[in-house]
Amino acid sequence: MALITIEKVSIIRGGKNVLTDFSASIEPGKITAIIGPNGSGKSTLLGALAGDLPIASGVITIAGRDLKEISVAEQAQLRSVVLQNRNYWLSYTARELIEMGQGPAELARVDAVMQRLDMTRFENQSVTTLSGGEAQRVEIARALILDTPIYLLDEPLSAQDVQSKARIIALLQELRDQGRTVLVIAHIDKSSLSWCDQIIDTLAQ
Ligand SMILES: Nc1ncnc2c1ncn2[C@@H]1O[C@H](COP(=O)(O)OP(=O)(O)OP(=O)(O)O)[C@@H](O)[C@H]1O
Repeated sequence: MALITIEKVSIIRGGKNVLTDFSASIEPGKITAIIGPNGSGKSTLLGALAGDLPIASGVITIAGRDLKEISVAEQAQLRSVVLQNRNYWLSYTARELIEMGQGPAELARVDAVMQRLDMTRFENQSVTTLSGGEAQRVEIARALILDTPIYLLDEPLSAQDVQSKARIIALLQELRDQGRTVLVIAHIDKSSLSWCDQIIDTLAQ
């Protein structure tokens, strides 16, 4: 049975129909990629799945429950989200930002996740001075220290070099192998998504 269902969902942004009657099912315990060209509504859909953007019509369900009925606190227990936006303006270090607001269980995972993402070199550097790829890894680490059944990531490989891509893919596959559901947005071609189990094309309907 699908863990996440998107049923005839339409989303309007800035007065424009961004998604119209879009439907898809996301299987549990798999890595699913949502693909499509620029502007086809991938990030918008992720925002809706994360409960951050309202839908104009249709229904999104998670584990059989209408997303609209799931409280913000419950959603935080259900999913971790990596967005593309990384406009840091406060001069925290990478480690400080990753650890911010976290409890003992999450803090206990920080060292391992930072090591796996090859972040120790810049852990004490201000996030305002990080490169695009380093800052993206900070956001990925912030999500991966959380223990949730679902991970939603908006183009997590977009700023990464070949080695970092492989590291992130390995971590996402481990989450999948532990039974977590991973959803990534990509606008690369299907041939480079062999590490994903399911591909949903926003243009295919
Ligand atoms: N805040 C906003 N207000 C109005 N329109 C928006 C807003 N954000 C996005 N849009 C529009 O919604 C459409 C879908 O944008 P979205 O970012 O979801 O596409 P995408 O498929 O993720 O694109 P990309 O591959 O370029 O990241 C675009 O036409 C965009 O101009």
